[in-house]
Amino acid sequence: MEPAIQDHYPDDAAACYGCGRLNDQGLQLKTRWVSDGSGETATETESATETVFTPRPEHTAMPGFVYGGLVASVIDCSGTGSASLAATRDRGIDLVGETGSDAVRFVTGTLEVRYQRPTPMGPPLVVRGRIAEVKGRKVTVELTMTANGETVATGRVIALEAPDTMRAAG
Ligand SMILES: CCCCCCCCCCCCCCCC(=O)SCCNC(=O)CCNC(=O)[C@H](O)C(C)(C)COP(=O)(O)OP(=O)(O)OC[C@H]1O[C@@H](n2cnc3c(N)ncnc32)[C@H](O)[C@@H]1OP(=O)(O)O
Repeated sequence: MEPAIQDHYPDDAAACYGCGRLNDQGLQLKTRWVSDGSGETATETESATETVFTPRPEHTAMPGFVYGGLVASVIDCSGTGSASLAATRDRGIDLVGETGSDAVRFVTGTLEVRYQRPTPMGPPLVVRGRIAEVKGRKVTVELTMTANGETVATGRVIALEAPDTMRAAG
């Protein structure tokens, strides 16, 4: 399995509620490449990222359905994680081992979410990310969330490389 980018964020950039590995109360989302573009079928030749999260009872909107803010959070950090994967790869940085501090860290500039149908509580939510554009310090990611194989939400994240000013605020 490919390494999760969040396991390679520097310690001082790993406290995020959504994806920080050092946030015990957070979601601890993990995002990784699921195809390196070297496959032979149509789906294998396009690099994609994947983030999987199973909501807990406290993430309920109404009985049986997931809270939309949680859906947005999962798409958000799937987007920044995907941007980080793309920039890290583009700069020729190999993620070595299970953990490290070699990832380029991104924050959310813009988050768009379209809720396509109610998200059922129970099954894992699977988010696939596609890198739409890399432009300097800005990466645009398009994302699709499925549950039980059905699309429940789509989104777009414009991620910007984390400014050093956020380090001071942390
Ligand atoms: C190893 C290092 C550690 C460092 C240590 C840091 C700690 C890192 C903790 C991380 C934690 C993460 C957490 C995860 C996800 C959150 O939750 S992040 C929290 C929510 N997001 C924020 O608070 C971000 C607040 N906004 C900002 O800080 C700044 O506006 C930004 C986003 C960094 C951009 O500022 P900037 O770098 O000065 O951007 P700027 O040079 O003006 O523009 C560059 C390009 O981006 C575009 N752009 C600028 N802002 C936006 C925007 N909001 N939307 C879309 N496009 C934009 C511009 O149009 C421009 O595009 P082009 O003309 O090149 O095509």
